[in-house]
Amino acid sequence: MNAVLHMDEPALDAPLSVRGVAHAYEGRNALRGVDLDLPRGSVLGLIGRNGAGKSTLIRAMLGLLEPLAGEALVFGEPALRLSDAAKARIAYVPQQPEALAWLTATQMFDYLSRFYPNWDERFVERTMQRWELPTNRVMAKLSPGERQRVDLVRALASQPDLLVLDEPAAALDPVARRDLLREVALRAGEAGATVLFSTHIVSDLERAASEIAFLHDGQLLLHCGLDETKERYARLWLPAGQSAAAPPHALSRHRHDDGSLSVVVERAVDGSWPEAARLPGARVDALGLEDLFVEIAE
Ligand SMILES: Nc1ncnc2c1ncn2[C@@H]1O[C@H](COP(=O)(O)OP(=O)(O)OP(=O)(O)O)[C@@H](O)[C@H]1O
Repeated sequence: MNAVLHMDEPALDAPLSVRGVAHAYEGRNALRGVDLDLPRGSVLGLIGRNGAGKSTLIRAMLGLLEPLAGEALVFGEPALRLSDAAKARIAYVPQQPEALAWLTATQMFDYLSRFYPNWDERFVERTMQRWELPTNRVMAKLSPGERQRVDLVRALASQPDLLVLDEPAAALDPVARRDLLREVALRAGEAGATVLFSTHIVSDLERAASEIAFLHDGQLLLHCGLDETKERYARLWLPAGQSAAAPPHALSRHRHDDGSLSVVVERAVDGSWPEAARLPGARVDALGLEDLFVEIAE
């Protein structure tokens, strides 16, 4: 497997930027040197299987976890020492929100609205009603899905410049999920917010993301525009006698019972496929997003 990205200096004006971020828990690697920039106004879908390292990367990017190696910047500031001004521009929704659980949603909104100059009270009222969320029950007594949606309302109401959602769809039913992703795309489009959301659901990416990043076993294997993936990656089939010619840096390789080999390959800068694609009997097949992820995650 090869890391596709080649980056040098951190992008100082990027809302989020990490270089060489590595982390381990109890000696087990969770992140193995990740480089990633989020350009302003982008909606980045971070996809990966369970345990790929998505939450760890998000927490390191926001300075909520000190990585063993590497550097994370938020709006150009070191993530571990963010100014209050930078913090006020960020909204983060963790996978399982727990903060302020002894308050009702109304009490939490009243409290938080004082800290955010752009707090959108009308959005809160409208969305709490539309999502049929209880406003006067303490949040500890809400279902995980309700609790997560209240937290999403909280995050969106602050009208952040940077919105980070860790598996926002995990506890949502399909209607709420579609609603949320529409809202996220709208925010980025109209307000110019930058969004990062993690998921393991490919259709969520297709609905909302402008860019995708694929994390596998703590490594970023791919980062590109959503529409670009179909053009840029394909499955190369090589018949049994030709499999030795497979490019060494393919994103995945599967040997089949008949001795043939399939690998996921990337176009070169000049648009060409690897040389092996021109061998007799070789075939290049287009890959949908779902197939691409299944191929490289296996
Ligand atoms: N606090 C922790 N202590 C020990 N190991 C941890 C801890 N948090 C995460 N891990 C391990 O680190 C790896 C990456 O976990 P992480 O939660 O970042 O993955 P993820 O991609 O967000 O997974 P999921 O999609 O299941 O939420 C996993 O193997 C996980 O078991």
